[in-house]
Amino acid sequence: MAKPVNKIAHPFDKTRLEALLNRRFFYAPAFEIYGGVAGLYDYGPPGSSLQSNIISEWRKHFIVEEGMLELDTTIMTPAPVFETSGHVARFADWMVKDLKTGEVLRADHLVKNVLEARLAGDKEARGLAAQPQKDEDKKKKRKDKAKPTAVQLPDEVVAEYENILAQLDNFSGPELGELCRKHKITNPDTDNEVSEPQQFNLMFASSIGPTGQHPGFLRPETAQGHFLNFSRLLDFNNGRVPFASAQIGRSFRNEISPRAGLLRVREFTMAEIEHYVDPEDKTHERFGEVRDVVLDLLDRNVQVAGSTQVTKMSVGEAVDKGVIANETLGYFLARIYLFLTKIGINPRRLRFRQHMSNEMAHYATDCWDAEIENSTGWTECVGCADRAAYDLTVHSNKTGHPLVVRQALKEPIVTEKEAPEFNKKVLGKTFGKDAGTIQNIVNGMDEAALLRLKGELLQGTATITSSDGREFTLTPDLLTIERKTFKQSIREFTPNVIEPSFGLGRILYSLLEHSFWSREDDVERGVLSLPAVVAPTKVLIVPLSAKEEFSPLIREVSSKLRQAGVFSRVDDSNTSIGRRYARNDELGTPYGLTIDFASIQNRTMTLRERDTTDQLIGSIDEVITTVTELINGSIDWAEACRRLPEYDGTQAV
Ligand SMILES: Nc1ncnc2c1ncn2[C@@H]1O[C@H](COP(=O)(O)OP(=O)(O)OP(=O)(O)O)[C@@H](O)[C@H]1O
Repeated sequence: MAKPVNKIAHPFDKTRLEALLNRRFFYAPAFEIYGGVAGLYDYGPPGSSLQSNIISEWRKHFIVEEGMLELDTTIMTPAPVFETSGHVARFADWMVKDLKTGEVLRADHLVKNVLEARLAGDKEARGLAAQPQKDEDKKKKRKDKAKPTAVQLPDEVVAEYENILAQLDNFSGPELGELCRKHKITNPDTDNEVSEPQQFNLMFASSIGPTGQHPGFLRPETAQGHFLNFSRLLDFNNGRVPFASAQIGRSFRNEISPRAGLLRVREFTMAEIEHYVDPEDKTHERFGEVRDVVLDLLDRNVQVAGSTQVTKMSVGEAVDKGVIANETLGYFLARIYLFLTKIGINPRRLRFRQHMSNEMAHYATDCWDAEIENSTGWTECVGCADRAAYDLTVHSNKTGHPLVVRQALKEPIVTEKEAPEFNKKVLGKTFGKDAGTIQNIVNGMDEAALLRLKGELLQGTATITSSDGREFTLTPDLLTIERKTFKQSIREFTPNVIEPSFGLGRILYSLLEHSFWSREDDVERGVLSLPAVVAPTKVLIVPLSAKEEFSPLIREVSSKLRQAGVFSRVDDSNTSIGRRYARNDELGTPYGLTIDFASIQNRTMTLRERDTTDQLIGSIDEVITTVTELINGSIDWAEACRRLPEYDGTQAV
């Protein structure tokens, strides 16, 4: 049997994790030898494989499982698209400047850091601080962090700070400025006062073509590429909703002060889904499958009351009680939870936080963020919003291209209403180019206004006024209004969009934190307990040495693993087997196969499990079958232990 895994042998140590990620080249600052640029990172071999494996699982979990329509749209986008979508006017954060040094800080982050540091200082003064900081951590001063000083605050100030922090995302720029003044918040690096908050647009501007006359932007999200292709997608889906489009690609945001590693960068990979539904029917046909999934929910009322206490609730109950606006949104929150926990995110460090009213885009009807806890606190990693009909409506209005669904009605709808009939010839002769304006005014009238106009015309003349204040006098030879019967057999509507939007870097980094630990007997060596499904390498083949006589067997085992679709690597470096395994524990490789002299004679090998370091022994083919099933997830380690005897170090390998 597997030994119990003691993953909390040592408390989480961020410095050690960062050293490991750097040493093993998971990722590193881009352009490092030129001094680097804040917020830009390159992924090395294990980081790239980990990201590809997360993407591949995402594709299976969402695109394949739900039959979504995949897209790959351009990054460079002409300016009018983002003018229409509202990004040019509103895709901005509030920044403040240090009044003496000119250093720029994001206003909400400044308030958060300073108030959190004061609360930490208060805890320390009251003797409630969780862990005294290690000296080496203290030395490594993070620029973006205000340092706590042990000063006790009055109880009402603690309550006020907690209340501000619970609803920080709800404050406007001027309100953040007011908070800085009221609470004497200064730049923690210099203690200088800061300016009033100003808006800073996060899009990278560019221009398309040699003349510089066609401004463009690098997209800050992939979503607009979906919306602009809506009518083609609808056509591809035979004109029916609901359906979803999905896209994985790069996005760019000129973040004000990116200082949190992969959590806030200027170029990152997003995976976005746009799910199109009938606004009158937001049920989801597979909702029953996720009804019982229990989530930690932090709804908006709790936050506005100044608390961060989550409630455990099944998605079914949350939708029934109206906590989550509709079934489709609830369905996606549950699917997001299942995806994140499948790839190794700790469910106890995952919560769903509802946006407060000011935080939510004005057009959205409900919005929840999947937040993952890591060493910097709770971090939004997936946003999931019901964006109503906003995007399709604005693009359609701007371009005149209908972005609507036309649905044949089972029963035609018969209505009677007043209908204007124009004598266009006479109208044109009388009013020239204003004839069109007149028709638009009359066609835009509601039933009551038409009835009034009809009454006036019956009296001989009627006067209408255009939006710019001009008056037009109409007579019955120009226009008649009659009651008519209409039969409508097609319903036309703009679908609503539910959008789950994933930032892969934030998920990847949080996963690395959740997976990292050190063994009790070897604190220097870390282990990344990544699930096999995302681990960069699945199996490490470890021959006793690099001697030629092991080569045929290594080739055979590698080839059989390849045929089984299992990605393996050989480590025949000139160091002890123990060291080689320790190195691969740092890379998160879940299984190891040892090949020894006895393997050549007896055709057996051992199978080592990373977390327990337990080893089993079996014939080469048995071990390959077992490890393949372990990687596929069709058996677990306990089942492998039932199948194969434990290797106690004495059997011939
Ligand atoms: N600068 C960034 N670096 C890394 N990932 C990001 C960044 N900005 C956004 N993301 C990711 O994209 C997802 C969707 O983007 P969204 O626009 O909802 O984020 P946001 O609300 O602007 O994030 P934040 O408030 O943290 O800036 C986020 O949940 C996050 O995972």
